[in-house]
Amino acid sequence: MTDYPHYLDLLPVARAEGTVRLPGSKSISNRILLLAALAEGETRVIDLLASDDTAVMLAALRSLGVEWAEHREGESTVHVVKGVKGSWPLRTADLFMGNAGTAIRPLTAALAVIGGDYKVHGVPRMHERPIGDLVDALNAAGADIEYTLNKGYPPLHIRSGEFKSQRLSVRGDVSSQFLTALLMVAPLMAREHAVTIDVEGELISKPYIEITLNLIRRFGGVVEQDGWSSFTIPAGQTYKSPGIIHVEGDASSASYFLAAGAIGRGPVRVQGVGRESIQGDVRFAQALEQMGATIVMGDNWIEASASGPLKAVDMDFNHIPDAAMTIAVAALYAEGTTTLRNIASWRVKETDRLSAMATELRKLGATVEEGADWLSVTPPAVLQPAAIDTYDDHRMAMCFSLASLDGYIRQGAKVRINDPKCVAKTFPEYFSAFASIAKRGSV
Ligand SMILES: O=C(O)C1=C[C@@H](OP(=O)(O)O)[C@@H](O)[C@H](O)C1
Ligand SMILES: C=C(OP(=O)(O)O)C(=O)O
Repeated sequence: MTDYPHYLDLLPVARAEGTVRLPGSKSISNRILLLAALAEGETRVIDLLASDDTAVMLAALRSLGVEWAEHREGESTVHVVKGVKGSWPLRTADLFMGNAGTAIRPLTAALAVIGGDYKVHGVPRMHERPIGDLVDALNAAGADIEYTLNKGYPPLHIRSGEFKSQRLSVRGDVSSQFLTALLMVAPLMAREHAVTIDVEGELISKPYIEITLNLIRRFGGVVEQDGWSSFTIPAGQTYKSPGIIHVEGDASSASYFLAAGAIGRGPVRVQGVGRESIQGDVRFAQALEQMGATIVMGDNWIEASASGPLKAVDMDFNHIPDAAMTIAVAALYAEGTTTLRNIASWRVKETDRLSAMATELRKLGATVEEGADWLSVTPPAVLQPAAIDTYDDHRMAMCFSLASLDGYIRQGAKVRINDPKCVAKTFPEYFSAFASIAKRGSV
């Protein structure tokens, strides 16, 4: 893994061009790990993401007595996970979940339903990220979960409860991960009778629920869906290993390279996601297209280029909250004001991303307006050199690297990325991948 200094200076880049093989999808990796652990049988997981977010999940599963081992086969990694058929071998554990929402939320549900005596905690920011809607839903159904510091937030103390409810209700308007968590463990609650999960409020980040349902099906689970407001899990199911399962490349990680191709002429191709992807973030390519980029897609790759400056857009980004951050930086290269709407969830992620994004874009000279759930970005005539703070948020580090690119109507700035090591959350090798497409010579 890369050792990063305290800051990285990126010099202006004349053109972005090349091909990048993407690391595995974080969302798919952590879901597969939990499903494989809960399943009956052994699962071979190909190309799992190797990063902080998956490391905490793997470590937690080992602490719960789940056996897994890793080896390489050619270019790929293989993790062999021995399923425990819905019951942890070890019923006492102290689990550090870092800042991985995709790990702590589903695992909390699995611990609560299986029962035992568990402490669950993370980095300080994790203790400011809400989990109350999930805990409320589980406790109302018979779980025994206590907050050990602040109500509504980790750390948690989880003991054995008694699940009787056949109907649960969870809020969907703060994070879709709460519904994902309940869906994944629902078969463990639905041993004797069917279980229905009702969603209160408008469900956000819906494509992530599609990833959840898709992977549940791969492990033999059945979920009956009534729109986005109600999900029923029939009685008597157990997850069964599909034998072998492949992790797609990460579509959110793809966004930086696709944006680079759209800003810096391209073509830039990402390998690992394409038309066949189950990740909603592939729809980032459509947003770039609306900004004027040229996108070509194959089953397992996407390529972006541009033959002129980007155009500003005014769009709802609720369906792709992570990749939307990349649009906010691409907006620096557009003609006019770009507005990102319906992104309130940014406030409760790795940092308050609305506020962090506004602060850092202003350093580059942009005029930024910030509302409760929206952001508008008007680029300056000339990008100013800036030292970008990253707030321990991998996406801040990754998307601001794009401000070093020369575009059609605006030159890249000299950009210092402070604390670049935060990319380890989902993409430890990000800056070398970025360097591989950054062409410094004249165009
Ligand atoms: O379920 C998932 O894999 C994710 C859901 C999204 O979170 P929210 O549902 O909180 O928006 C997303 O931001 C996160 O990076 C991954
Ligand atoms: C919000 C994110 O992560 P998490 O899975 O921790 O919610 C993210 O990766 O942008």
